[in-house]
Amino acid sequence: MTAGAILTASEMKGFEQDGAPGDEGGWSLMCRAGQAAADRIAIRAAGREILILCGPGNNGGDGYVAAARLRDLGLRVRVAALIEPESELCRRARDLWVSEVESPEVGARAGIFVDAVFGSGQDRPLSDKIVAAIGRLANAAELRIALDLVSGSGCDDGADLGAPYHAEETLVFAAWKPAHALYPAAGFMGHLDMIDIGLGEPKAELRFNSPPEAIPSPATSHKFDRGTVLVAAGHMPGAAWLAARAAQRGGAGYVTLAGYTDAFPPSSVVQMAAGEIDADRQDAAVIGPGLGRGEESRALAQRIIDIGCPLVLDGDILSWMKPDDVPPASVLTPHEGEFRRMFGNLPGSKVERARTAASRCGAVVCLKGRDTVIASPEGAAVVNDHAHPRLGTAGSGDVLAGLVGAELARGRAPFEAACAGVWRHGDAGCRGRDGLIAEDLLDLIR
Ligand SMILES: NC(=O)C1=CN([C@@H]2O[C@H](COP(=O)(O)OP(=O)(O)OC[C@H]3O[C@@H](n4cnc5c(N)ncnc54)[C@H](O)[C@@H]3O)[C@@H](O)[C@H]2O)[C@@H](O)CC1
Ligand SMILES: Nc1ncnc2c1ncn2[C@@H]1O[C@H](COP(=O)(O)OP(=O)(O)O)[C@@H](O)[C@H]1O
Repeated sequence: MTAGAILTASEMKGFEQDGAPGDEGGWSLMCRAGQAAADRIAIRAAGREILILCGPGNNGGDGYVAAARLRDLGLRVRVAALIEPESELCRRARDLWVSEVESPEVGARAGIFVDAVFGSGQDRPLSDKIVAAIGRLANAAELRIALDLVSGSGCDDGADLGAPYHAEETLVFAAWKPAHALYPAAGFMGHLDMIDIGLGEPKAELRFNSPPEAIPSPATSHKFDRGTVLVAAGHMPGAAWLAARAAQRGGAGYVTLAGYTDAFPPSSVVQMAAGEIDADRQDAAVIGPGLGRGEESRALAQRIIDIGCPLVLDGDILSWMKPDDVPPASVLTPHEGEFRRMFGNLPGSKVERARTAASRCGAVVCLKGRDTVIASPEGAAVVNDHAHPRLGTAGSGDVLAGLVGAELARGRAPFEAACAGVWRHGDAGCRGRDGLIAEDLLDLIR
């Protein structure tokens, strides 16, 4: 679980300049970063030789500083350079090392491989020659540690720029970068370890999702105070049923399934025909899971939209609703396919695409996946990494829709409701076991 602000490469540069003005272009920051990294690497060395592969920029500079420190600590360390230093700081750090710098093509393997080739400055795919050189040394080591980012990761969009290996650990300097959160790159990094280099807490419009604060229940509260959720029931009853149950487990005091309810057993979920809906009593509604796309389904959806309460829009409704028609207090929960159908092939990273979509429809967009991104129309965005691949199972998204519905009904604003629902859904998945099915999630929600 990670927490805190996520900075793009250019935001990171501004953060460094603001946090350490007049610092000889960042030299003392580089010394702190390289030395702190060396101290972490030393703990893991266990007598093994360390090979640090350096690049031409400041990431390479961190590598030379770390190498000098490790040598001073008495560890066995070698340095290889993939490209000669190009940045001023990297040259200065190279001078600190003074000893031999090997060629990566001929350098022998070592037990620990440290990747100081490219960090947040990577802006283009790695050449085949670079991939081969990094891959040969990295994949021959017992332990792979990356400084800031695994080389071959698109810093701002998490793209795969040819990453030649997967690290066991990545030592991250001062702030998370989008590549630590967005896949595929986030999958290359191994365990993420933040290194504080004295810049303080960064501010950013993009953050990792965090556990929601509990909503208090006053001692005298009754079922209607605890939030009422209406779930549209179409012709695929299982999906609407899961959403309704998840809304109950999410804490809503009164949940109604309305529409085609013939298939449901008698239970604590109230069931009624579309014509019986009590419009005054609904704090939030979920429209989409198992709804269908026919005329009757659309009429049911419209009837619920006309109530005017906050909405979760999921599944089928996303295949016909136009972005301009989305009611403002809504949370949309598309997977990638539904997202593309509604918003087309938008350019940019997953965060940028979710932000563009949120701004276009004027509502919160929760673009699902291993790295679910929640974006508000105002530009705030959160990436959720508190999840597990076992959540990729039929009906899991219906459970999420019901949970977000409960959060809306209990009074959270749409962006906060989406963040809380995604967190609780991911948390349930993390506590599940292999073979988990969507029904299991209901008992794991807390
Ligand atoms: N004050 C500072 O200077 C600090 C810098 N830090 C380090 O500095 C890094 C960022 O440094 P830079 O902005 O110099 O960027 P990098 O060192 O990540 O890389 C930039 C260099 O690599 C080249 N390059 C990028 N992609 C390439 C590719 N595919 N093939 C060949 N060459 C490529 C660029 O032309 C440039 O010379 C951070 O990731 C972090 O490791 C940290 O030490 C924190 C403090
Ligand atoms: N690999 C994964 N890791 C974590 N969460 C995942 C993964 N794959 C899917 N999920 C989550 O599972 C849910 C699946 O939703 P969706 O595709 O709408 O399923 P369904 O329509 O079957 O209910 C989403 O919340 C998504 O973020």
